Amino acid sequence: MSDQFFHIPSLRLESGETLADARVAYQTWGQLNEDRDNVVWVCHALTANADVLAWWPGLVGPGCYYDPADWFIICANVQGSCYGSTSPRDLDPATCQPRYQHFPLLTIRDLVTAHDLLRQDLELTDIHTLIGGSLGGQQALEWAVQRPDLFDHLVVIATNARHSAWGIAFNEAQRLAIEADPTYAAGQPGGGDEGLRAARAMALLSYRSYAAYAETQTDPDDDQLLPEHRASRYQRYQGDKLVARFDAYSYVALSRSMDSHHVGRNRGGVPAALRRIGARTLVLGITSDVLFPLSEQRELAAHIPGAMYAELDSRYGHDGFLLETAAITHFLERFYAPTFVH
Ligand SMILES: CC(=O)SCCNC(=O)CCNC(=O)[C@H](O)C(C)(C)COP(=O)(O)OP(=O)(O)OC[C@H]1O[C@@H](n2cnc3c(N)ncnc32)[C@H](O)[C@@H]1OP(=O)(O)O
Ligand SMILES: N[C@@H](CCO)C(=O)O
Repeated sequence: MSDQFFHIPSLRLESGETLADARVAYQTWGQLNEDRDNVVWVCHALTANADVLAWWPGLVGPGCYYDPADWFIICANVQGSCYGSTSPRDLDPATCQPRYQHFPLLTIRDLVTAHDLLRQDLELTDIHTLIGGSLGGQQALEWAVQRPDLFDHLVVIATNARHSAWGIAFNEAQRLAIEADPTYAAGQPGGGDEGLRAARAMALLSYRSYAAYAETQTDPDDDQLLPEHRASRYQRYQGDKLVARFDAYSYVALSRSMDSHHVGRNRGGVPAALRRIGARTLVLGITSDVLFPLSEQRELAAHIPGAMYAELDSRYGHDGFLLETAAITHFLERFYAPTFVH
């Protein structure tokens, strides 16, 4: 499946700036039914793209819970990403130069604004389910707060109502690594790769857990002094793997978007904002998630009217939302069951 594109001549940002010639890359699967009420809108996380069948196998796709045979599934790439939507590599129409490290701050609200304009263009007025994890969950929550009547169901996994000091600090440490790369600071095409490599290695520490590292990356127990450790190789490999497919300028832009996330801003605080949500909601937390801990999931469930709360017991840490598709399916079956009382 290849991307389709929606163009926005001028995207007004929360900061008051505008982003000219904005572009949203998106993909769809399945058919709209006669009542146009079988829409599942998936919001992706930090480094994914519009191809949800590729990055959420086991949950979305033929034979999965969200099967295109039954649902009209849509996933759109966020502004700032390097996977087709407006990115820091695009030419700024005002200067005819790429913006690179000078890409404007796009808040989670701005990412949602762009996707809501796409939704309006596609004339989707009733979304059966809005679902996302991590940064995707942040967008989903923000959208559900903005448009209380649009979504019948909301599923948010391993996310929060406002990005935490802890999460912002992780992101800042990663940005420091990228900004220290002279090719990033110089605004070179493809700049920041060395910094991005280190940033991904840092981020992995927040996506996994002590137990997961102990289980998969402990060196063999022998008497030799090792010149290199298995866990070190893993960190380097993961850094290289991201550099091969992602862009440091986009990484910085999106981590700043994540830091901006606060559903309560100018809305009387987080509890008041969450109380606006009209969708029937499932909040799923992951027991080993150190980046978006269970306390944040409980806060969501406490304030979203009638929310169902469940904990997914996983050893994968935060990335469990991408990997634990069988358990997520189990909770979705309970959530959608007619016996669930709102
Ligand atoms: C164009 C695109 O691809 S975009 C879409 C893809 N990405 C996304 O959507 C983003 C979301 N996805 C992700 O973040 C990740 O893919 C996840 C979390 C789902 C899974 O992460 P993974 O890296 O596959 O899992 P894990 O941590 O178990 O690492 C496995 C990899 O590390 C390698 N590895 C494991 N231990 C070591 C080690 N000690 N030394 C070197 N390599 C190691 C494995 O061989 C494997 O390599 P492979 O990915 O080339 O097969
Ligand atoms: N593994 C995820 C982490 C952020 O949720 C990603 O790379 O998008």
